[in-house]
Amino acid sequence: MVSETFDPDRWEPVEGFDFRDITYHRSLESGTVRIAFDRPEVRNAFRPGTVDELYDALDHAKRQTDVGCVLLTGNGPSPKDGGWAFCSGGDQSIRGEAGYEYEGDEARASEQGRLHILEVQRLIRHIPKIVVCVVPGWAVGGGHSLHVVCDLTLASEEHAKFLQTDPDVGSYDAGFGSAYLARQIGQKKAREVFFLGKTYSAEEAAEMGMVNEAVPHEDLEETALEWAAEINAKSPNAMRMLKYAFNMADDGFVGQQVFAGEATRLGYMTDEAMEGRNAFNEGREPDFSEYPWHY
Ligand SMILES: CC(C)(COP(=O)(O)OP(=O)(O)OC[C@H]1O[C@@H](n2cnc3c(N)ncnc32)[C@H](O)[C@@H]1OP(=O)(O)O)[C@@H](O)C(=O)NCCC(=O)NCCSC(=O)CCC(=O)c1ccccc1C(=O)O
Repeated sequence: MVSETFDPDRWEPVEGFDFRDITYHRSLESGTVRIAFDRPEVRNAFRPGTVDELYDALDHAKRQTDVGCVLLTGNGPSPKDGGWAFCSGGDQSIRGEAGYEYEGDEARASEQGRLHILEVQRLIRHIPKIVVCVVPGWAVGGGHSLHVVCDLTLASEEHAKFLQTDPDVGSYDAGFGSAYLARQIGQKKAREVFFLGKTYSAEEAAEMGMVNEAVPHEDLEETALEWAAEINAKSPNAMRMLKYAFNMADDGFVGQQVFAGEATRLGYMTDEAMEGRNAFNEGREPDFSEYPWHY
């Protein structure tokens, strides 16, 4: 069993990967992939290898031109106690002096301690797909930050719980996890999340504006697939440009660069731009006379 909320008749495994800490599936019905933390016995805490796998799956999803939606979730429940989690952040049991460390049996065990979940955050932010965080249980610490950076969040009414423990363990996500959270729920509330460390239910999180909807646990993945079908029915160009437009105001020159890169792509697709390319390759002056100065 992948997860109690997972319907095996609606998904197939994505070939070519041998993941240990995550699962990666593609929908049989729409351009949707499902990437899930698969360490339910530790509330889906991530270790460096988990982060590598997550990055690889997201990067693969990014390059699928027939995929418009990524569902990011956590498998469960825990075989130990039946508890549910999306993700409880960095695995504290392998945290070393300068980051989270690979364990002895891992291929990259000689590497330095890592904090590269932030690279995954940036990939989620920039991937030209809509990323829906599907929260079946705890979203805590770095797991909370991941839900914040996703485009949409859907949560289990019964089991989802939102909690920031970063300052309890001497960690601080000073980027999307805190500052972007404040954009979503306001400064006072975001400071409350970090400074008081309260636990919020799915309904409270929806009222605060950091969760889009709370639905019954048994309907969680069905609803996620419905959202994904809605997303996939829309114009890919429009959705990509809108995601980058939403990002741009907060992302400074990087946001401008990402949006402008896509504008350049659209420009490249015009006959006008082809004329510039063709003229160079043919060793002649370009003739743009038939292209209007649009207003
Ligand atoms: C998640 C809890 C609130 C769940 O509580 P509860 O339901 O009572 O279950 P427990 O009995 O506590 O846990 C069950 C089982 O899981 C183990 N476990 C849970 N979380 C972790 C974890 N994060 N690491 C390791 N193990 C974990 C727990 O020990 C139990 O094991 P048993 O063997 O069965 O006893 C609660 O568990 C909890 O509070 N967990 C810790 C949450 C936490 O503090 N996470 C780390 C926050 S810091 C972080 O995530 C850093 C991320 C990062 O890399 C980063 C780096 C640089 C900048 C920013 C960031 C960033 O924050 O993103």
